[in-house]
Amino acid sequence: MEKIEELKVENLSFSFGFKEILKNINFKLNKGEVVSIVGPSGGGKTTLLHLCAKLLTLEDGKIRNSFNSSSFAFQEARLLPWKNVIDNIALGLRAKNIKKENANDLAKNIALKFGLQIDDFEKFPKDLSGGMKQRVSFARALVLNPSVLFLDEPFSALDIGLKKELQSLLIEEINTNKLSILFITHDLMEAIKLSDEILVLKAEPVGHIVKSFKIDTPREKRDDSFVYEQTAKLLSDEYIINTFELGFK
Ligand SMILES: Nc1ncnc2c1ncn2[C@@H]1O[C@H](COP(=O)(O)OP(=O)(O)OP(=O)(O)O)[C@@H](O)[C@H]1O
Repeated sequence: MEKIEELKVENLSFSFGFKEILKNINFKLNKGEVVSIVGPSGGGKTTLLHLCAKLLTLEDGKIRNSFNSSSFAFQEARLLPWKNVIDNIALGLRAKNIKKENANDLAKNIALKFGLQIDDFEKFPKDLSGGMKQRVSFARALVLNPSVLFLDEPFSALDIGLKKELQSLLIEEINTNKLSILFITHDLMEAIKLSDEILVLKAEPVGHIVKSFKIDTPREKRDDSFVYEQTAKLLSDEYIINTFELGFK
């Protein structure tokens, strides 16, 4: 029997010292699906992602992660400045003891897929534009062929063309490899474009999920007008207005 891969969060609460950050969080991420967590700045989204990715230690509640492997991409690319493009991408492969030559071949293939040029391969991060660094960061995360990807606002500093290109590559990974994604953003349009479920995290008085929206329309059919329509619909939802404090005071 095939093992079920999923991430299940139950009754999670978390504090930094005496400051309560998250209270009673529950959700589930299934294989091949995207769950996004949206909410205003400071609501605890990054903290929740870090807990799910085991970058922080859980205090209260349960996180059951049965995905076979995971990787990450963040808002900043976080590349190693002393390594060139290919060595940065191959980092995780080398950590898994894959031979340098094989790791470099895999890294080169995925670099090309992510829109980097052969001329860029030997460059160091200081000589890359912000967009190129983010391409490297995505390539580094996906070269490992992870079952689940944790994303913390990876598109927020990108121009609209690159944003769309990277989103399409992710959609391809979801469709062909059943990649699962837990995704944090404060951009509703991005969330609508990619997600099966959007969880709205409200900061006050303590970070908690106030509402969940499911989107059944296949990702390939979510063109710009679908995304605009759905965004307009969400923006008129009282929970969204309340959570993002969009109402006039
Ligand atoms: N290491 C830490 N020690 C103490 N407090 C922290 C720490 N990291 C975050 N916080 C606090 O936890 C709260 C939630 O922060 P978090 O970064 O998770 O929010 P966020 O929703 O991701 O915000 P943003 O969208 O701005 O990144 C904030 O009040 C922040 O000041």
